[in-house]
Amino acid sequence: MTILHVSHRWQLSTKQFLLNCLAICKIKVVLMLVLTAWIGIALAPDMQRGWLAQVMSLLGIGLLSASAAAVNHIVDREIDKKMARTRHRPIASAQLSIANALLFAFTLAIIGCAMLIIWSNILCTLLTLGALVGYAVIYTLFLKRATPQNIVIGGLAGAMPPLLGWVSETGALSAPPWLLVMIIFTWTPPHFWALAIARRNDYQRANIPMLPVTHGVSFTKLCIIAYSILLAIVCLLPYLIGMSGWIYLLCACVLNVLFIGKSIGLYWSQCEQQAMALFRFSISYLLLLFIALFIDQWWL
Ligand code: HEM
Ligand SMILES: CC(C)=CCC/C(C)=C/CC/C(C)=C/COP(=O)(O)OP(=O)(O)O
Repeated sequence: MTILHVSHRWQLSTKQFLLNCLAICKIKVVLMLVLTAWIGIALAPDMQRGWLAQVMSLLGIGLLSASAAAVNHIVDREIDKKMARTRHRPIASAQLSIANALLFAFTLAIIGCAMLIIWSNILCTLLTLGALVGYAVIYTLFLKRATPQNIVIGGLAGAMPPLLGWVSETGALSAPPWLLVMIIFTWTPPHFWALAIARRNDYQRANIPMLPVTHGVSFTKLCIIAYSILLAIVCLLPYLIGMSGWIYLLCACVLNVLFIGKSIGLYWSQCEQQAMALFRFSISYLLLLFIALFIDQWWL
């Protein structure tokens, strides 16, 4: 009876430990990063590799992204404790120890690197490691605490996956995937600032210099409009250089009109729900835009 009881408790705590590990991976964000890397692979010329190498490369990029997210949870634990949105996170709420989280992040990084070295190439491995350091160290440890431009500069790390996917396929850097990086890079500020407007009290309490805290909500809303217009222009580039066709162009135009419209709507609205609505829309926007790139490539 006692043995059964002990084994049941052990199973429960193992399950909780695994759930905590999963929670610090930011799994939905990582899935989106992997999707954008996959489009990078799909758009690369002369795909010579088999599907196994492609899947393993995507898994490697996903594991390194999850490792970066885990390090972000470790480094930000004190900030996370102060914010309503994040105070229940496993490390901030002491449900997962720093040592275990570090071991987990390190294991993910080692497996991810090994997979990229075996199934991809050294350039892709180094660039993915660069993105990991860019997000987990440069953004999280330094920029986030230092400047309201934190997410503009730090956004480059999260924008890298399409390039990583392309390089995993071709082994070389070239211009076209940089356009996809530019799209995500330009998308990141309105994506994040919409949320930061709704959560500005959190950031104020945690003393993090996010734009709505340092420059006010109205100015942030103007910046969101400016970036959404810039984003619409950047989105035209894949069509203009012949990388994608009219299906993509049509979808990009519709999505960008909606994005700009909602950004302008947010400027005139006093309601915080509107900011969260734009944040949620930004995620659907990126998902649909990249699906459009894929459909355009393969169905025409
Ligand atoms: C420095 C750049 C970025 C910042 C500061 C940022 C910030 C955030 C924040 C604070 C959240 C809310 C998470 C939560 O509710 O706990 C979020 C959610 C999300 N972000 Fe970003 N983000 C960035 C880049 C990206 C990139 C590059 C992607 C994908 C390509 C992405 C995809 C998502 C998705 C899918 C969610 C929803 C997650 C969920 O519902 O759990 N983000 N982002
Ligand atoms: C290898 C590779 C491609 C790495 C990229 C890794 C990665 C997970 C990028 C996503 C960016 C992101 C969710 C930032 C939010 O951090 P935050 O600390 O501002 O948000 P939080 O308060 O929700 O933690």
